[in-house]
Amino acid sequence: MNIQLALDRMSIQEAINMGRLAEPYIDWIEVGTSLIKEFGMASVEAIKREFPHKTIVADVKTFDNAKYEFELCYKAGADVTTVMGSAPLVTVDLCMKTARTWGRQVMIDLLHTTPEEQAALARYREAVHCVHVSKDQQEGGGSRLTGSGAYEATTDTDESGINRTSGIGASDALPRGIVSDVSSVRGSTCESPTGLRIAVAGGITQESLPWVLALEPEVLIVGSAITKAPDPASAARAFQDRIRELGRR
Ligand SMILES: O=C([C@H](O)CO)[C@H](O)[C@H](O)COP(=O)(O)O
Repeated sequence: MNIQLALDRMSIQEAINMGRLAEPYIDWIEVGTSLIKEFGMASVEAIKREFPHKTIVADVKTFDNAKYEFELCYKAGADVTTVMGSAPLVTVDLCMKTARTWGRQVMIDLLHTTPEEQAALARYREAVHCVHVSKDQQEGGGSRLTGSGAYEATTDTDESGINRTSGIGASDALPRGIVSDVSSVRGSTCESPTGLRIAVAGGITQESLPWVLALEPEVLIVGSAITKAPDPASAARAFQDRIRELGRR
């Protein structure tokens, strides 16, 4: 399992410094959407230059203009680039095609997708499928991680009456929403995964690790729990230690 450090809402230099602190304990480094929006491809180039041996994820969250945006990221040195799963399938197709041409990878962000959309996306077997609770949902009283390590339930219903769980809801032991999303993404139950590559993101903390890891993600994406910690290096090391303790690394 890979730990992906998400770098958001900081300068490029701060991102490099943060990457240095966490470097021994993490595997993938995400150039966050906020960095790409604020500094453009210079942020991806700088992170790749500083961390040539890490897998660099450009979280560009493409929704249209797939070939152009993916090529920008790959040219800048990204190993993995993200597309929104709610984008038209023609866009996701073009992302996959561009990734194959460049010998790179795609991560599909399943934020605000329906189970039907997730099932349709399961055809993209080489991609990493990312179950994601957004920053706004974490902060805005939608689905969010509670102190007890359970996600509080809310299901957004859009104007057409479609339920969009965004991956997270409440349950007694494991969060039902994330389990059902991972299940529908895999086209099966969590107990019999069909081999899709899964990533999990959004407000993950030490407290939520046991049940998040039970979902057997290939990539565990952690941002604020490391970058906002008083001692980011210790926080990153604690994630690595706990994952080892739980036998996932
Ligand atoms: O994708 C992300 C988010 O949309 C950016 O604002 C983050 O990488 C993801 O949420 C992980 O960061 P934390 O939620 O801070 O752990």
